[in-house]
Amino acid sequence: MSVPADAPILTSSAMRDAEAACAASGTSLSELMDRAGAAVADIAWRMAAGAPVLILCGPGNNGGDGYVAARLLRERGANVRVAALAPPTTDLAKAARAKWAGAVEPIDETLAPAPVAVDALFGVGLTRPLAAELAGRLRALAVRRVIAVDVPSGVDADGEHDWAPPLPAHVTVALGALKRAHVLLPAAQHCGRVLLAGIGIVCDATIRTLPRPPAPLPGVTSHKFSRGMMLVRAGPMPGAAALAAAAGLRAGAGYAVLSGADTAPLSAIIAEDGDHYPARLGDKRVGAVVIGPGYPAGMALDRDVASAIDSARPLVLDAAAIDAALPRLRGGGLTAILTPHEGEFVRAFPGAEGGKIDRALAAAAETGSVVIYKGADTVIAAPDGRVAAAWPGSPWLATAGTGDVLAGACGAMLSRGGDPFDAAVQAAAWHIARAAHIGPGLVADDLVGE
Ligand SMILES: NC(=O)C1=CN([C@@H]2O[C@H](COP(=O)(O)OP(=O)(O)OC[C@H]3O[C@@H](n4cnc5c(N)ncnc54)[C@H](O)[C@@H]3O)[C@@H](O)[C@H]2O)[C@@H](O)CC1
Ligand SMILES: [K+]
Repeated sequence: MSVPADAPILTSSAMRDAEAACAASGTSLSELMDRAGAAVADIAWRMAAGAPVLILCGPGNNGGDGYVAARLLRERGANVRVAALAPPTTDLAKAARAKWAGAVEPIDETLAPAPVAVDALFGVGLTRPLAAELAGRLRALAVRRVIAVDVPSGVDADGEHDWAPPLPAHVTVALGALKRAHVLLPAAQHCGRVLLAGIGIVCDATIRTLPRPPAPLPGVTSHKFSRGMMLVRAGPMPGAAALAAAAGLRAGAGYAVLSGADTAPLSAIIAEDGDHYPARLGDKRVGAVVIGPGYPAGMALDRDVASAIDSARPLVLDAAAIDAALPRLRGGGLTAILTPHEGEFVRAFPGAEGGKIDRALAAAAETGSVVIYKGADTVIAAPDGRVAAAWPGSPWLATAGTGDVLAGACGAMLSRGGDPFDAAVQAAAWHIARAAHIGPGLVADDLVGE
């Protein structure tokens, strides 16, 4: 499973607007359909490598893309069949159907499978789940490889409804832009490898996939403080905070202080007694304070969070520290990255509604903070509406302590100054790249190893 880096993600309605804008600026919708069909045909040609291809067409423009692909594949000499659910209903799809000179089989119990199927049944126009009979028939089709046109048919492209597709895709060809279903669970796991066919649609989307991880070389004039000084406040479980401090150094911070712990996993970390905490908060060189890892709710946490907020340093707030800071965050004026996992998010933002992207945006707007809503389909949202979707992340991160490492990486990126959203995005990208590099057997400590 994969998605292209830094790719635009649009809702179905924004996609239609982009399509209309493209048409208004001189590229006809029929030209867009030709480009979409050509992109699909190209991928099907390569995946089939000579094997027969079955194209399943629906009644709308998704089906239209399928007819175009069928025609182009046949022109290239491919062994291609078309089966349709119903006659085309849109003018574009009718025109595409009319140019397909071959037979059109019904999608019924007599339909013979093929090694490669192109799923052009429904795209962003799906308004309800597939009928049970159709879903059953598609599930029973013994195809080896499925290429989904735009989205696997049956999923809600906007990711608001959990409708499972009967034909999970090995490859999905996203048209014009990615859709939310490509990056949000449960739909994303059915999309396989997502490829973007731009087809000439210009969209300056504020919601995008994660960019490639940063590879920042320190400048030749860098010194330890210019690379970022971070302060990690330890609670009753100092191991978690120590992990965050070590992650901060590995992620590029020049200086890490671990306050409230007497030992640290790296000699380079300054571990010091908790009494120094107020003085450290007053040190203007501290570019970020990380608090929350290994620090359960209680009066001590409330006090330490309040001191961090009073210091006006940029903050990384994890776990119970998010709840402790919420009333002050809602007041506005703070620079913070919040890193809740699902349980913490629901506890802190019980009123957030919609899909995961909408909920993350609501939380960011409510707190004026950057929110990293963690999970296998991590979503990073800024109060100004920017979003980075981190699907598919790395499954090796599903282990204890990796959240502490992410908080530390956020501290490192934030401590250098600059935009907190960019810092959060860079930290997430670093975290995933590091996990992918380590792979099987990963424990959180490995992320901060050499
Ligand atoms: N966005 C773009 O720029 C482009 C989009 N194109 C294609 O157009 C697609 C969207 O086309 P449409 O808007 O025509 O929509 P779709 O082709 O996705 O489906 C619409 C049709 O399905 C019916 N329908 C919806 N839910 C159903 C259900 N559960 N069971 C049975 N029928 C159902 C509708 O009544 C309608 O007839 C995109 O996904 C893409 O494949 C391309 O042709 C070209 C460019
Ligand atoms: K489809």
